[in-house]
Amino acid sequence: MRLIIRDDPSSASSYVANYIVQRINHFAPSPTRPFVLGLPTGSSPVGVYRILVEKYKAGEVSFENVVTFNMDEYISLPRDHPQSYHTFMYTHLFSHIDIPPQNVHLLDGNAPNLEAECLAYEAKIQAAGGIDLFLAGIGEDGHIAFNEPGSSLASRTRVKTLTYDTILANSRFFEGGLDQVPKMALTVGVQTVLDASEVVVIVLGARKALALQKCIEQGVNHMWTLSALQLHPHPMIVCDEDATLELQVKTVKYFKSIEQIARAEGFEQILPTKIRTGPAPEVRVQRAATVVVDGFQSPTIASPQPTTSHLLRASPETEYPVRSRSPSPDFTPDRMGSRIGDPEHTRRLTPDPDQQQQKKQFAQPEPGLLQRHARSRSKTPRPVVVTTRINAVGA
Ligand SMILES: N[C@@H]1[C@@H](O)[C@H](O)[C@@H](COP(=O)(O)O)O[C@@H]1O
Repeated sequence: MRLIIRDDPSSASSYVANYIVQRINHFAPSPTRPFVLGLPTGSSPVGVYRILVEKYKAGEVSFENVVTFNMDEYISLPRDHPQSYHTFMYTHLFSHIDIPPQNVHLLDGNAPNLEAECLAYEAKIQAAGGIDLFLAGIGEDGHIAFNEPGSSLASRTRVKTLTYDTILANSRFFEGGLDQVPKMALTVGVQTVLDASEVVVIVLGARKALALQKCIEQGVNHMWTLSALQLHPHPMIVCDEDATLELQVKTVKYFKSIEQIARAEGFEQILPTKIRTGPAPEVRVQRAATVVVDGFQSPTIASPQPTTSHLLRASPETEYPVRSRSPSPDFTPDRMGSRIGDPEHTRRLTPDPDQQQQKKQFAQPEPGLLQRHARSRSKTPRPVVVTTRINAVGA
């Protein structure tokens, strides 16, 4: 995890906007290979969007080959309501840049079948090749998108009931107060966010400090869904000083120092290799060769053999060395019995070698027994058992 700490909201926003521009430009998107960007709403990303618009206008970046997926949307709020996330995104970003309308994806909180809407959204993300960079904000209770405390960390796009805390926090945007805030929303899941190649979270202000502390200094916990970022290979949180208020001094110093060292070493803004943000490398699945031993086909990754059930079905007699029958004294590998004081044990465990020799001379193997053992061995190869039985014959 990278934690980038900046003095104030505007320098944190500037860092994130520059980062996104660099990612898009480095990716060099084309119509057939667009850059797929996940986007949030809320007050936190407003500064980032403002700078992205400025950079677009200055010719530093184009969104022509960028495809976007927004994180969430209220249910039942008219699409053109001033507080719908549709309105928010067009007001702050989409109306000011060159993104083609068909490249913009937002959940429809008024869809006739909300569940189908969510499933279709996941399918669209898949069809776009997955999200290259998911930008996110967080709620005061540590939610990412609308994944409220207690959300499954394996969740995907779905309907979510909002907590009282979130309704209260978001009521500042609704003139009528609490009653006007929708109580339910559609949201991408925690796993949908984790599936992105890269996740960048902007965290601003003291009211997010506890959530940041839970995410950075404590374990992965579904009550602070942002903490699931610890499971992502490339997460980066960009915050202002106020958001660090609940962090330990040593945590802040640690993250600041590694950023300083990285800068001194010349890789402050190291751009990712193609493996990180380029098209996924072709993964060749090499099938393990099928090995057939004595009629038993070994499992392969492509066609796993139900080994467990095979063993469960098998009778212990045929599948396992039978431990309940102790080996005869003849198989004691060394003369351990001589170390046991009890003469009874000594006699049983370590027969007199001379007696052994005599037995060997007189004992005749039963005709055909060795051949029968060889046959049974070909069905169930259990070298230990087989060896044991053959030796028993010779004893
Ligand atoms: N669903 C959104 C979240 O995606 C966003 O992160 C959060 C933070 O909003 P703000 O940045 O205004 O604190 O608001 C809402 O709850």
